[in-house]
Amino acid sequence: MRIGTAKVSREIDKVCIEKLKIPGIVLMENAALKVINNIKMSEINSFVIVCGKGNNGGDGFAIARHLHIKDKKVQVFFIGNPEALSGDCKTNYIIASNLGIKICKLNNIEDLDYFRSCISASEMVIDCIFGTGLTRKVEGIYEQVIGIINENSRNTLSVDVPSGINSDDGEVMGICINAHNTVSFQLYKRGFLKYSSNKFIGKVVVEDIGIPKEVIEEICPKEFVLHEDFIKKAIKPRDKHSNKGDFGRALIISGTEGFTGAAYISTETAVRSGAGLVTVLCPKDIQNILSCKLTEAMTINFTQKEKIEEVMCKARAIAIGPGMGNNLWTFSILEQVIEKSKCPMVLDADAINVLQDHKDIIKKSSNTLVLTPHPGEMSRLTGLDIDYINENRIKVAKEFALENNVILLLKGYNTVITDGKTTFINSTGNSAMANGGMGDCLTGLITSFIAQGYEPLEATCISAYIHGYCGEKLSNEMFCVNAKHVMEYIPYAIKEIIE
Ligand SMILES: NC(=O)C1=CN([C@@H]2O[C@H](COP(=O)(O)OP(=O)(O)OC[C@H]3O[C@@H](n4cnc5c(N)ncnc54)[C@H](O)[C@@H]3O)[C@@H](O)[C@H]2O)[C@@H](O)CC1
Ligand SMILES: [K+]
Repeated sequence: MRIGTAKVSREIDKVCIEKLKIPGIVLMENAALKVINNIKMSEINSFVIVCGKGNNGGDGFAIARHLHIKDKKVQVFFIGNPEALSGDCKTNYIIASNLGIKICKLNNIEDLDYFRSCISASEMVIDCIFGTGLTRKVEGIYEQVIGIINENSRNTLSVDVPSGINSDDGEVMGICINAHNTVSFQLYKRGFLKYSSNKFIGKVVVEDIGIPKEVIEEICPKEFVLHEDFIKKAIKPRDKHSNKGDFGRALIISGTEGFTGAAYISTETAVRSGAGLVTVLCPKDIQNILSCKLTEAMTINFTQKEKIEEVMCKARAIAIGPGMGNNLWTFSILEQVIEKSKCPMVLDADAINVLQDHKDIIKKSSNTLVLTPHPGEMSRLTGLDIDYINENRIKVAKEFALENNVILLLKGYNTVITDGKTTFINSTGNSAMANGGMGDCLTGLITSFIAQGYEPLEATCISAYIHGYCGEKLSNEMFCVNAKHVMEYIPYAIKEIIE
């Protein structure tokens, strides 16, 4: 799903209408029909539709017409003066009136009692008050109408945007509709990504309204919400004639005394997610512990210089950082590995922390590097305030990726994955997963998918999605989900997703 702002929506409409000469009313009709497709007609028979004076209201009058044609009970309420209507909204208002659909005006307090009783008696309220054209705080009659809908509606469907939410930044402009479902057009509105929007948008469906692909490509920034369909298409089925060599070798450089868990989790995750051969490189004093814990993966230690060279040379992906310590030793290992290896690398945890004053080594590197900071690590890495990062996640991630020529995965609510040019937002995962080891697990996953031959950006997206998917699924049955549970579930989850 493409992500977009109100400005982008307006530009798309403008190009379609003015350049391609697709009449606006055609797009409005498509939009209305897509809303109709999203209503369970066999279950719902009585509707209240609340229309504003812009094109969002126009969608509402067209929806009313289609419901009327389907013999549904439809009561439309209109906020504003019909004389002042213009354009496509006016056309659909006139058609609905000519069809004899009841349209009541909502202009003052006296109108509200009847409105309230209709809402209570209806099975669904369709909210077409404001869409992407909301420009100021919701006040007066609008505020009262939205309050009444929220208090009395059993089932509210918002058209394009829940009225009252700023579609660009998710800010509630005073008050907003608490939608059960939102049918949004063409673009997943950027404001929906804000954490607090979750409470208002309900289940969101994004519908195509007939905008030509060329227009989307020309106008929309390359920002997408990761969707199961994308992951399904991206993961390739395994050829029955393949062998372990086809699924690549992964090297995990991780762990110190007291942090064997990080090395174990990242390595074992790489094994369980399908890499052909996995080796962990760790300090000698923890090698035996890891050898006992790991069954399929191999272990080597930092004293085995020749072996290290050989494994590095054969690796198709290397992970570095989990549980290594934020110190000069880690930095010197990172520097050597970046210099000597040619394959893509995943830098996590302490491999990110040690970069604080040495970003030049990533900038200079000819390897594809994937960095996976959480907001705290991102703050240390960039020197930016953590609140600023949280408020500007996409912007900060894109700028960093572009400037340093890396793929960046910024953890947190709605994980951002970007190479600076194309950006993906992952919406899977939840707070049941907020505990130690989860990051190590993600690192193992990304490394494994790169080793299996996926492009690093694609591998990072697939991994983030699967990681969150496992957490979400497991949290249906578990109060909290640990990395061990995710690790165990991964091979089953991948199968579930692709089938
Ligand atoms: N051709 C198009 O442009 C299409 C537009 N579509 C619909 O049109 C919507 C955008 O339409 P518009 O740009 O007309 O905008 P809206 O329908 O969102 O509403 C804008 C109107 O509300 C007023 N307004 C804004 N904030 C207000 C506030 N706080 N209190 C009171 N009045 C306020 C504005 O002055 C304007 O008259 C989309 O969200 C979508 O639903 C769809 O029909 C598809 C095609
Ligand atoms: K709306």
